[in-house]
Amino acid sequence: MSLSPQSQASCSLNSFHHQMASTPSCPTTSASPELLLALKRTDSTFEEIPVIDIRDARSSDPVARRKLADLIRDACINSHGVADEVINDTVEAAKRFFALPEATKLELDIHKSPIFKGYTALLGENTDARGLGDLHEGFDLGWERPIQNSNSYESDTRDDGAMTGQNVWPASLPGFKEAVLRYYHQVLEVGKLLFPLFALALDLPEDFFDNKTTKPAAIMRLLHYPPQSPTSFETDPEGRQIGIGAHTDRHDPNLLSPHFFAEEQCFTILWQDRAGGLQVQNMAGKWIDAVPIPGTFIVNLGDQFSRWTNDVFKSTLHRVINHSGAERYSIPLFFGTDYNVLLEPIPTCITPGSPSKYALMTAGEYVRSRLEATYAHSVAV
Ligand SMILES: O=C(O)CCC(=O)C(=O)O
Ligand SMILES: [Fe+2]
Repeated sequence: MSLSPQSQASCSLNSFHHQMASTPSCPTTSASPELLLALKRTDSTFEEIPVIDIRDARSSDPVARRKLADLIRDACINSHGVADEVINDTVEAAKRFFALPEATKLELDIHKSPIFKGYTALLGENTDARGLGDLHEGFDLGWERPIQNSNSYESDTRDDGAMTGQNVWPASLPGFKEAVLRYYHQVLEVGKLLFPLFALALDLPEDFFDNKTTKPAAIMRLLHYPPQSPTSFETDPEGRQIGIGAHTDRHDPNLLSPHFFAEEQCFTILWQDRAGGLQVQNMAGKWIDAVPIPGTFIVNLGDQFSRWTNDVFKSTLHRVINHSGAERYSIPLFFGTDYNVLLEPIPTCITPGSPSKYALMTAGEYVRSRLEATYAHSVAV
C-alpha cells in the first residue's frame, strides 16, 4: 500500500482528533469546535490518489476499523472482494450493449423513463454546462431485488418517493441483465462496508447510516467513451467537448456561474479499464491523473455528502478525456441514502463558525433535481 504524503498527514491529524474526542481526560479536549471540524475536512492538495487496502473494513477489531476510517477519502481501494470474473462479465456485457445498432439502443432512451433509467446517446449529456455535450454514451440502472437461490432479480416496486420506478433492459442480449445485476449487488456490498467507515470518520456511531440506507438508492452506469483525437486541444483549447465535462459536488451558491454539475450521491465506486483519462482536480487547481490500477476501484465523495456534512466532506472536481487511442469503458456506481431521508446537516459538522449552508430537502428530491438539470439540454429521440 502506498499513501501520498497528504493522506498520511490527514491520517495523523485524524488520529489526533480521534484521541481528543474519545479520551475525556485528555488535556486537549478544550480544542475549539472549529479546530475539531477542521481536522475532519477533506479539502486537499494531493498529488496522487492514495491507494487504500480496505480489508480491515471487515475486521472484528474496532481499532483496525477506526484506523481505516481515518484514511478513507477520495481513494483507490483494493481488497474489495469483487472477483475479476464478475467485473469482466459486466464489461463484456457493456461492450455487447454499446455495439448494438443506435436505433436499438434508442428504444431504451433515458428521456422516455420518468426516473432516468436506460440509454444516453453520445453527446446526450452535458455534465459541464459550459460544454458542448459529453463524448460518451451510457446505460443507467437502479436497484432490483435478487430472487433467493436463483440468478434472477425482482423489479423494484419499493416506494422511494421521487425516484420510484423500474429499470429498462435490452430485449436482445441474453445474460446482460444477470451479469450487470450480479456486479451491481456485489459492489453494493462494498458500499455497505464504506458507510460505517465514513460514519467513524465523522465521529458518528458506526451504525449512523444503517437506518438511512435500508433501500440503497444506488444508481449504476455503464459508460463507453470513444477515443478523442490527440490533437483535440488544438481545435478545442477549452476542452468543451471531452469524455465527461468537469463536474463536482461543490455546488457553490456564491459562484457567479454555477456551471459544475453534481455527482448526485454520497459517494461513487468506480471501475475503469486500462485506457485511463479520468482526472481529479486538487484544491490547488491542478488536474491529477487517476491512473488505472488493475484490481482496484476508485472511491470519490459525492454531493449528498457535501450537503449532509455541510461541506466537511467535499467532493473533488473530475473529468474524463480519452486520449488513449482506444475505446474506454467505465462503471460508476453512485451510493445514496434512502430517497426519503431528509438531508439535514449532521450535528458533528456544524459549529458557530460554520453554520448550515444548504436548504433542506430529501435525498430523492435532490437527486431528481440534479438529473433534470443534467439532461435539460438534450431531448427525447
Ligand atoms: O468514467 C469515469 O471515469 C467517470 C464517470 C463520472 O465521473 C460520472 O459518471 O459521474
Ligand atoms: Fe462523476
